[in-house]
Amino acid sequence: VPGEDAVDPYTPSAANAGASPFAGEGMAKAFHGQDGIRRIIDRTLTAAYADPVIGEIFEGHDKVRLSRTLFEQFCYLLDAGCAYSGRDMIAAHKDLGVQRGDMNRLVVLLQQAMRAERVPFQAQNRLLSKLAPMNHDVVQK
Ligand code: HEM
Repeated sequence: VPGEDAVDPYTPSAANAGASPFAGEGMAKAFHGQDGIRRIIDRTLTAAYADPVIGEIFEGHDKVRLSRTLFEQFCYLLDAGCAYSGRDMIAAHKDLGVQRGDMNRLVVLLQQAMRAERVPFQAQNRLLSKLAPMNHDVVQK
């Protein structure tokens, strides 16, 4: 993809998204469709890059690719009409040294972004519950 760095070869698969999508239109509507998801991803990533605790983990990584693939993943999981073309969560986070506290911080930034988009609280929590098991693949043991 133009503007992105090359990554090691991998097999694209919906399973790489780490969870199965919600059924029905409800979640996509609650997130205000692809435009809302785009705003939430932009706000979360901008805050993460500037964050005093987790900001440095993103330094030197491909921000163009991350905003594309993270958008695709959320759009796919929310059944808002996208396919996920990125890597699986183990491959994407291997050797980053992400700790539990880093994960908690990113969740707080995501919650702030969802609140700014006025996503209903129950829909926020449904998405967070879907992401929570990915802890095991993201946090370094
Ligand atoms: C459930 C939580 C998380 C999800 C769903 C998630 C999702 C993703 C996705 C979709 C990618 C891109 C995959 C690809 O390039 O093919 C990625 C990469 C990345 N994530 Fe996460 N992530 C999570 C937690 C975190 C946390 C807590 C951090 C650090 C605080 C983090 C830092 C990164 C970095 C730096 C990359 C880029 C890796 C590279 O360039 O090789 N992620 N993540």
